[in-house]
Amino acid sequence: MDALIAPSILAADYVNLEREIRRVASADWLHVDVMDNHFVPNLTIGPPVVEKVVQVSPIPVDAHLMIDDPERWAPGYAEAGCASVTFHAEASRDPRALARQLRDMGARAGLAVRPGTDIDPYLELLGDLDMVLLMTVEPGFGGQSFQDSVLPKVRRVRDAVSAAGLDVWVQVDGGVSERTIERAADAGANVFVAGTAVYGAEDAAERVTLLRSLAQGHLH
Ligand SMILES: O=C(CO)[C@H](O)[C@H](O)COP(=O)(O)O
Ligand SMILES: [Fe+2]
Repeated sequence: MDALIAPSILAADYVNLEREIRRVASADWLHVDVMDNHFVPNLTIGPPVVEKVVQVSPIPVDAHLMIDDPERWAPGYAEAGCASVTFHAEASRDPRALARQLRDMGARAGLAVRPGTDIDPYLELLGDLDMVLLMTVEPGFGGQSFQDSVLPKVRRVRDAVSAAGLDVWVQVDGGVSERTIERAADAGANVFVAGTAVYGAEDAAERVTLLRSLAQGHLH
């Protein structure tokens, strides 16, 4: 298994998005945060802009939907060409059906939970998922501190994935940096979202390489 680095464009300069996307071309996935000002108290971009992002991105797009009513909106992101679409368990009426629908459309299906949400009720869905996203900050804003209290939950998901013999990725998002990534990998994460840590670096490509090698040494 390889450590996968997904820079979040939440920390990029949105006025120069194409240039900012090219800065992270050596990463594995481009993480795009979609916020609706309802599920979280912040607003970013929606389907028309995400579709353009997909067109210019040299790497696959990983959409993180922090929105209400994902049943209504998430399929549009698969249609827009996102290779991975992650929606929040707290907002979904029927996560299994939505995950299946996204997969049928050719996207990878991800299920996300806030730091305070128990993951146990969702472990039975693992067979219908490609990724579980464990938020390591309260969703809504970049630049927050990594919450170590989420690490036992990361371990729990990794153990459940291994026990079931599945290939479900475990993603962490929020406050991931060269100071925290090894702890996340130790706990069982293999996909690492990093906004501030990558876009705040003078040489974003060098930071991606550093994060990847730090995580790789601690992968399960
Ligand atoms: O989903 C998110 C916030 O809700 C972002 O992906 C996340 O916060 C990345 O930013 P940073 O690495 O700066 O914490
Ligand atoms: Fe995110």
